[in-house]
Amino acid sequence: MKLKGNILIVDDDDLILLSAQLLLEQHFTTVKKINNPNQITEAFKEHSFDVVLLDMNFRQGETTGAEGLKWLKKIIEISPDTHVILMTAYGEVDIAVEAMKSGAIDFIIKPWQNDKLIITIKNALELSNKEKRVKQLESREKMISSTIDHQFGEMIGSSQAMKDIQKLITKVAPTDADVLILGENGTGKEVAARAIHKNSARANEVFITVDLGTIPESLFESELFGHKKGAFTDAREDRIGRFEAATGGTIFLDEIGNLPANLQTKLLTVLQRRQITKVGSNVPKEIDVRVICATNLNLKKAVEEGKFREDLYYRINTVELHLPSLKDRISDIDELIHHFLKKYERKYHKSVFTLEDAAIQELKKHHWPGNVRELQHAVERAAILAEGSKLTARDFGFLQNKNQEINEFDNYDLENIEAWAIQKAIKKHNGNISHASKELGLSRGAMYRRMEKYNL
Ligand SMILES: Nc1ncnc2c1ncn2[C@@H]1O[C@H](COP(=O)(O)OP(=O)(O)OP(=O)(O)O)[C@@H](O)[C@H]1O
Repeated sequence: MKLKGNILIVDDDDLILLSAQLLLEQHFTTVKKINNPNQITEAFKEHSFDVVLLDMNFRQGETTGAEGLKWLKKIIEISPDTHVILMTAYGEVDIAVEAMKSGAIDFIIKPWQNDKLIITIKNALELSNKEKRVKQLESREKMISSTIDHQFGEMIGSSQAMKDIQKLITKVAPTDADVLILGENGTGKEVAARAIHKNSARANEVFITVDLGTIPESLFESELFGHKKGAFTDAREDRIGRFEAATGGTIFLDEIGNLPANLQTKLLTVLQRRQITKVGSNVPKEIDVRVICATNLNLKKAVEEGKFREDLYYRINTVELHLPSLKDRISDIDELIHHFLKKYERKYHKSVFTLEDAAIQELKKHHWPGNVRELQHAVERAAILAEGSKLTARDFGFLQNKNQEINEFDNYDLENIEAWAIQKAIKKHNGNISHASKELGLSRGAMYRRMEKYNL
């Protein structure tokens, strides 16, 4: 089967051109030829070429290769992704070496051996395909990162507490220092971590999030540090871990407070040495990653109680950032509501919303155990369900029934019972969603989806 690739042959000898074309057409899908290098620009206007086979001398008796070098540079200028293979006569190897320094990928000596010529072009094509794939993956990665970033968006809030946070972020972002972000669920710890990354020298590299609370203990090492093929039953191929995937960028370790003791030790070793070792390997690998950790637990207290390693705590908290609960910065509520309303007007193609003053007052009185996330969901729900464009307290239905517990069941509908259990668990754990979801046997994502579903 022919290999997919566009090849251009440039030589002033028509006989050489013809024999090369006849040979290459048996192996590659598109083969064009020109007998005058002055037609190169024109040829590239009509086609894009993956590989060019270029003669070094175009005038009778000429052996310096100067013309070939000139056209090599021209091709690289017109199409930097094209790979150029030079054809040179025996004894002109010095010229070929010079050409490779100028960007040619390989050279072939005339008269060529057919097999050698085919293999040289195949190698160039393979390299070209790999480079294209890498570029495609890089741009896909950029698109995915910017889509995720867009979901998190900018940090809203001009209360004094948020101004202080913004100031600290601006100061710490460019330093590469490890940062520990503390705050209740939904206070914007990931938003803050992304803001630090965006304002750092690593901004154009990846930002990888790892929710440590959701990785099963048995998979922890393989997820974070990768594994070699055959390291355990399911390891069918080599795999890189999240730390390696984050190379050059930032890794965000969420829920660090929930890490079991033996895994705390493993993580500490990695952070101290800045090296990872894949499961099934004994060769350590350097990692260049900025580490930002977050937790909703009181980590200092966890250290005092012997639940969290003191040395790990001091390793991750070069700078500590405390995000305030929403109830402690109620003055930001207006701004946040309007920010989210704008977002959901666009998302759900609604007309511009206004909000009744009384509704704002009610929203300001609410306790917001789920912080900004809860507010965001409340606004989204109201935006979806609202009949008109002026929102009232009634559009935020939970304000009316938030304190009514489901104590007795009108019916034994399983959804009814599930909503009741979730409410009870959240209350028992003082609003700590991680703990409540653990008790219920749900992942945090599943827990949030259900809270939204049941309007909790
Ligand atoms: N200051 C803010 N400005 C705008 N949006 C915010 C802000 N804080 C939080 N949000 C929004 O609230 C939601 C929750 O934020 P985020 O995931 O960063 O919180 P978190 O503290 O990391 O939560 P958890 O502890 O549950 O992981 C996100 O959708 C985010 O966009």
